[in-house]
Amino acid sequence: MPKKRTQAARRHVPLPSPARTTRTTHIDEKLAGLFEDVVKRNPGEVEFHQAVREVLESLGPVLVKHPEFGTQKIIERICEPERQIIFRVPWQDDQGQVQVNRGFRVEVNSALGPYKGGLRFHPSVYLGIVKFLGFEQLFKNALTGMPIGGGKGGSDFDPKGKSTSEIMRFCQSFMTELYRHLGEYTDVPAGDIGVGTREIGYLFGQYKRITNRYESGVLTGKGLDWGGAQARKEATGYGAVFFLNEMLGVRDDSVDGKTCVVSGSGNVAIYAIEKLQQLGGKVVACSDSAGFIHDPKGLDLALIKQLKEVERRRIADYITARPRARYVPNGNLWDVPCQLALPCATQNELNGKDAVQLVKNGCIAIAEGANMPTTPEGVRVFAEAGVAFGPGKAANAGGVATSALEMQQNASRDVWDFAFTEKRLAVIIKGIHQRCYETAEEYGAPGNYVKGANIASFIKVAHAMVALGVV
Ligand SMILES: NC(=O)C1=CN([C@@H]2O[C@H](COP(=O)(O)OP(=O)(O)OC[C@H]3O[C@@H](n4cnc5c(N)ncnc54)[C@H](O)[C@@H]3O)[C@@H](O)[C@H]2O)C=CC1
Ligand SMILES: O=C(O)CCC(=O)C(=O)O
Repeated sequence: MPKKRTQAARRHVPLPSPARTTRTTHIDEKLAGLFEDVVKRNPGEVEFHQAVREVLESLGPVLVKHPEFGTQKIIERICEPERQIIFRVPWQDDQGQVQVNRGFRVEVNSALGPYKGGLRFHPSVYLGIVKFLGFEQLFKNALTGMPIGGGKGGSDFDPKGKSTSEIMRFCQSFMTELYRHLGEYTDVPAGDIGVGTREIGYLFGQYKRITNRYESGVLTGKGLDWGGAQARKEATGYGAVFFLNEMLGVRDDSVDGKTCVVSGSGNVAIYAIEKLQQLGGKVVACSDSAGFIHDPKGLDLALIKQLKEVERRRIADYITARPRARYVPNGNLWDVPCQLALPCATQNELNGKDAVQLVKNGCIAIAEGANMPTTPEGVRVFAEAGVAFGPGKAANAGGVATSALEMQQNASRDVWDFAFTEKRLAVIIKGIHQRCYETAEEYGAPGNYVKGANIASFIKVAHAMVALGVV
């Protein structure tokens, strides 16, 4: 008897079309049922549902070609993380008050290598966010071609307004529990929102202290003086722009001379802006969670770096030094006209309405520096308008790929220079673009990088899982 569908499953998974064969109809129904089970088993985790649905929607033709993935229950296994760790993080604030946060690490899949993925410190963090990020990470990591599995972690701790000593005490407490699950061959975290080199330093220091091991490869995103890799800080933003330029290259176009808008003003955004400027783009707007700045003559990146990386201030302060610019509190950045747009802040920050506005304003390409920043409606609008669209799991894979290069240097006790590492990054991104592009063609969706990325990465993980047996 067919199972009763939940509302979410009925709303999101397309019903089989009458033109399809009996076999493909059967597969569509199977995928809809699998999605329904994910929703039931993970109630309320809407970001996780969204990420799963997007991948499942691409997989029909893969199951037709590879029935063994069905019999081996690859999708069911991938949708159930190998391990989900939730723990208490108690710490003392500067007033001596005891505070309690919640820590997470979701180890999604280790078929391709040790779990690999960042830690996010943000008050919005809960299990559903960590699971969506870990799920995306698995496929992203597979696309890089490097031997890394997928995982993600974090805490609902809010670093905003905390002193450096409070940040240190929090990181030490977080690692005091997490360390037992980590190791260079087991699970290797890195940074994400709210976690940069400073936090990785405190986490690494505590890991070293507890284990009495200088195990450089247990964390990436380290400082250059203590095992970090050149170009890791720049890699996610630079990589997103390399991917964008590859997509434009297919259309005999490039970044040069284009007006660009980048959301966020954190690690990914800053280095996306830097590479866009190096390639001749004019970046006129960026943002933080409080509002956006618009500087039609082009953003002053040195000023943004000083405000954000050194002084840790709000983007609003930009206009004090640059009165020619305007600051719009709580404004919609995507209303600013541009040809290239890079969402580099957070999930679901660009919706269907924003996408319509961007298309109307002449936007021709999007590269997602953030993870899942565009809603499904937004993705659909861009696809229908023929906008080149680079999904996060492909376009922002440069960060984790360079983390794998950092692990490689740590393992061989080697240190590479910036130019060499950046060249490696550019080659890796070119490969990812080609893999997505060719896979989309092969599976009948030319130019659709969403399908190309989902299918190519899923097949890689699935082959490894079949080879490793039912584990
Ligand atoms: N750091 C990395 O290497 C990688 C990061 N990512 C993704 O890139 C995005 C940005 O991460 P990072 O730059 O590392 O973090 P970050 O902490 O350095 O910067 C985050 C930026 O996003 C803004 N932001 C956060 N929440 C917001 C909200 N609700 N509305 C508007 N703006 C908001 C912040 O103000 C800040 O400018 C995230 O989606 C992350 O998962 C993806 C791949 C690698
Ligand atoms: O560098 C890493 O290990 C992970 C980076 C990350 O969290 C991401 O790609 O979203």
